[in-house]
Amino acid sequence: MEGTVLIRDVLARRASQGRPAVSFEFFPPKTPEGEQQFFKDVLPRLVQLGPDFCSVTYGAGGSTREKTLTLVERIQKTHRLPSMAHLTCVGSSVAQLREIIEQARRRGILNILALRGDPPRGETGFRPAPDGLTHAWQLVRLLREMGGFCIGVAGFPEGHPECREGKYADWDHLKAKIDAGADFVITQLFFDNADYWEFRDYLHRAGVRVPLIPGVLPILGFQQVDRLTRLCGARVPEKLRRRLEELAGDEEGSMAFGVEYATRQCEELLRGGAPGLHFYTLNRVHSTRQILENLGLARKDSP
Ligand SMILES: NC(=O)C1=CN([C@@H]2O[C@H](COP(=O)(O)OP(=O)(O)OC[C@H]3O[C@@H](n4cnc5c(N)ncnc54)[C@H](O)[C@@H]3O)[C@@H](O)[C@H]2O)C=CC1
Ligand SMILES: Nc1nc(=O)c2c([nH]1)NC[C@@H]1CN(c3ccc(C(=O)N[C@@H](CCC(=O)O)C(=O)O)cc3)CN21
Repeated sequence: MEGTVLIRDVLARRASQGRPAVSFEFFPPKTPEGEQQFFKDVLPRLVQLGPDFCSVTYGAGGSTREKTLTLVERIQKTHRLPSMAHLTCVGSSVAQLREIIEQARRRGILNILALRGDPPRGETGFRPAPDGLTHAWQLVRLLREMGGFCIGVAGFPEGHPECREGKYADWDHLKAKIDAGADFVITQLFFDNADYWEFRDYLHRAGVRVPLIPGVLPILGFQQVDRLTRLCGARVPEKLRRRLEELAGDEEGSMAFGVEYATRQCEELLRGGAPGLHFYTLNRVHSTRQILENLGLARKDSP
């Protein structure tokens, strides 16, 4: 659709300028009050930092799916910020996925993060919906077939936790998603950059040339990291875990530590040539803003 900026073009422009692309991830607020706060306090402050694009989750951590497209449409309209809707295979037949995708197109949403999705809460393994899809690469293929979309996919620097054959097999599956037509990759959160370097080098050797954008979590505290890493299967290095345990209960201290940790992680990623930084903001402003200011990546005219 006219007017919609494709994220692959944003990434290409940043790469040609030798500047990292900065992006923010949000989840749809659950209540009307939460939504009001998001549009009044959270989004404008983060947009002021000058991100290159943002994304909105779909059924993540129990959030509702119906809101994803509405939120993306509203962010694109009110802030003219290129935005991406996450879409998963969970609970939808192929016919229903086609309908959601056509609805997205009608609403000017052309950037899609194509995911298989997590099993619903309480269920252990992923089960495809009747007449649904089993793997993210099939959703990538469907989007390509339907045409006109810019497609992102998830990558796992430690390997996907469900991939029994190990991380190299998982990275081969990621290559299959890219071969099916994905334009770029956003990684799962990770705390040890060595995992990202190995992941990147493996894929590069396999011939992958699309941007592999590291996903970064601004750590808020022990409980949050514990809960999130259970959900995502990311490993917490022993030294980091001990430091967070020591700080447990000290909210300000934990947050300050988290900002320092992410700042150093991001600095090293950028020095090593990462094409951008994708922040899992969890709809919070403070830490992400601090980190970007530390990195000198916050837009200059922001207060
Ligand atoms: N709801 C949301 O907004 C978000 C969800 N996520 C979650 O991150 C994960 C993303 O999964 P994806 O990477 O999109 O799914 P995927 O289908 O690429 O991979 C899921 C699992 O299937 C395996 N697999 C993939 N292709 C295979 C093949 N051809 N043969 C055998 N095994 C294969 C993978 O190694 C992996 O273990 C999910 O848990 C997803 O829900 C991540 C970011 C945001
Ligand atoms: N396996 C997996 N699934 C995901 O959904 C996912 C990842 N990994 N990795 C990166 C991000 C992290 N995501 C998340 C993680 C947690 C919430 C979450 O806890 N949402 C709460 C609200 C929390 C709050 O109010 O502070 C919710 O109940 O929706 C949302 C998105 C989405 N992404």
